[in-house]
Parts: sequence; C-alpha cells; structure tokens
Amino acid sequence: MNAARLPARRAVRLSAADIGRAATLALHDELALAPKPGLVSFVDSGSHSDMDAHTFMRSLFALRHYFVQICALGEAHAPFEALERCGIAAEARMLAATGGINTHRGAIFTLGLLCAAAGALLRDGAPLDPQALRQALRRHWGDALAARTRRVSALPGGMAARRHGLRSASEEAALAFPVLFETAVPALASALRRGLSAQRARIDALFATMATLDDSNLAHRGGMAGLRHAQQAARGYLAQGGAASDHGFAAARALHRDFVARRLSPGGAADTLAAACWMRRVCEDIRPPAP
Ligand SMILES: CC(C)(COP(=O)(O)OP(=O)(O)OC[C@H]1O[C@@H](n2cnc3c(N)ncnc32)[C@H](O[C@H]2O[C@H](COP(=O)(O)OP(=O)(O)OP(=O)(O)O)[C@@H](O)[C@H]2O)[C@@H]1O)[C@@H](O)C(=O)NCCC(=O)NCCS
Ligand SMILES: Nc1ncnc2[nH]cnc12
Repeated sequence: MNAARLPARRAVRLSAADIGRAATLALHDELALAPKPGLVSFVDSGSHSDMDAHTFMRSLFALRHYFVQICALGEAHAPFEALERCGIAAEARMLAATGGINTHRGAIFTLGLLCAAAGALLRDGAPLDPQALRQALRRHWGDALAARTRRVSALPGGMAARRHGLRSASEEAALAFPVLFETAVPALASALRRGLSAQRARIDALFATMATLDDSNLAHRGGMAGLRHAQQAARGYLAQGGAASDHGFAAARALHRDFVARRLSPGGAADTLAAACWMRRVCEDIRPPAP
C-alpha cells in the first residue's frame, strides 16, 4: 500500500487514569506471557514455591490505584519524598494482599517512577515518547535517585548486588533505566515491526533484557554463576533466532525447565519487560494506532 494512503494517526490525549491503568495491564501482559524461564505464569509457578498466578493477580488488584496516584503526583511535580511515600504504602498493600510475599516490589519502583515521569509530561503538555520520559525522570527526580543509591539495601537482591558489584534496581533508576530504554523497548519495537506476534515479540524482548540486565534476583538465588548462566542462555537463545525461529517456543520451554531445576528466576528482567509493555501502550511513537 502507498504510504500516503495509510490512515492518519490520531493523537490521543491520555489522562493519569489511562496511564495508571496501562501499568496494571502491562503487569498482566508480563504475567500472562509463557513460556518464560523460571518465572510465574498462568501455566505454572516456575522456580517459585511460595507464589502462583493467583498471588500475582491479587497483587495486581491491590496495586491498581497506586499507578494512577503516582502518575497524578508526577503531574503535580511532587518531590521525590512524596513518590517514595506513595511507593512504600503500595508495597505494604501488595504484602497485605499476598500474605507477605514479594510479587511486585521491583515493578512498584520502576513502573511507579515511569508513571510519575509520564504525569510530569502530561502537565507540560509534552508528547509521551521514550526519550521525553527519560528526560523527565532525570530532570525532576534524577538528583534524588542518585542520592538514593548511597543507601545500603537490606533486601536480598540489593545485598547480592552490593556483594557482587552489580547495578541494583536503584542504580538502574539513577541512570534513567538504560537497559529498559536501550535494550528492552528497542527489542520489543523491532520484533513487532518485523511482524512477530505480541507473544513472540515479548519473549524476544525478555531474553534481550536477560542478556543485558544485572538482575539482582538471579544473583541472590544463584550467585554470579547463576546470573552469568542466565545471561549466556539468553544470548544463545537469541543467536539461534529467538522466538521467530521454528524451535523458538520449544527452546524457551527447555530453558524454563533448566531455570526451574536451578531455582533461577529473572524477576528484574520480568519487571523491565512489563515496563516496555507499558511504554508500548502509552507512548505515541510505539503505540498501535487508534482504530
Ligand atoms: C528501591 C527498591 C526497589 C530496592 O532497591 P534495591 O537497590 O535494594 O534493589 P534490588 O534488590 O536490586 O531490586 C529490587 C527489586 O527490583 C527488581 N530488580 C532486580 N534487579 C533489578 C535491576 N537490575 N534493575 C531493575 N529492577 C531489578 C526485582 O523485583 C522483581 O523480583 C521480585 C521477586 O523476586 P523473588 O526472588 O521471588 O523474591 P525475593 O522476595 O526478593 O526473594 P526470595 O523469594 O528468593 O527469597 C519482585 O519484587 C519483582 O518485582 C527486585 O526484587 C525498593 O524496594 C524501595 O525502596 N521501594 C520503596 C520505594 C518505592 O517503591 N518507590 C517508588 C517511587 S520512588
Ligand atoms: N512473573 C513473575 N514471576 C516471578 N517473579 C516475578 N517478578 C515479576 N514478575 C514475575
């Protein structure tokens, strides 16, 4: 078809409610994806004995207002301390809903900050695109995020990151999420442009993220050997053609079994994939056109 005859893109102005709802839907996108190595899905509980997809659904339900609230705080250009209070309260609601199990701590942090950045862009009347989101994050809360990396984490992942000299979730945020913006989002967008289904595109984006991210969950559960094993497995998977290849699903299922046998779970990569799915839902240049 001649490009000039393609339907014109309609600019759709989103609200804080739309942006927050997209975060909940993106977490569902991630949960519903299968096969994904070691992670919980509707198929099974992967490497986890204390939680399943129902635990994640309860957590999602408990968090649905949080993402709208933190976006509204961003829209009000609230200080970092207000975002943090909102995140800590959301974490408490998540733990109450799951009986004390950590399902979405990383997502509360990462997606929460992104929703706040989107709110700041709404207020400025600026277009929502990945570059603008990154700049808004740096401009409004970059200094506070950098200062935050000097705190010593008492969480298992944070301690493992410190022990092995890895980039923790806090440090990834202070750098305005390089793996998300430079690896996960381009991998998802490129796979969709090549015509892959949403499922195959998300699998490729997850593996691209796993190959690159210093996932503190992998380091906490499997030490540096576990993290390096997962990164190499992800690189090998993509080098063999990824989800687009004839063996793409079978190879991803085989890696799922391998990760379960090793008790490995790339929770940080899962959160990063959810953040990329959220961007696909809200950003004008990578969002599917309105019908
Ligand atoms: C700022 C905090 C998020 C803590 O920061 P810290 O620097 O200590 O971070 P990490 O421990 O490295 O990461 C915290 C969670 O973030 C995900 N993650 C891991 N690596 C990365 C990475 N490199 N980049 C980005 N994100 C990353 C991960 O979360 C996911 O995995 C969790 C499930 O793992 P699982 O192994 O099952 O569970 P555990 O309970 O940890 O252990 P075991 O069961 O094995 O015993 C799940 O949460 C996923 O989401 C890391 O766990 C922070 O906690 C904080 O301060 N929060 C409050 C403030 C806030 O949220 N503010 C928001 C707005 S400012
Ligand atoms: N689907 C999933 N399974 C296990 N940990 C996770 N952290 C975020 N998403 C996850």
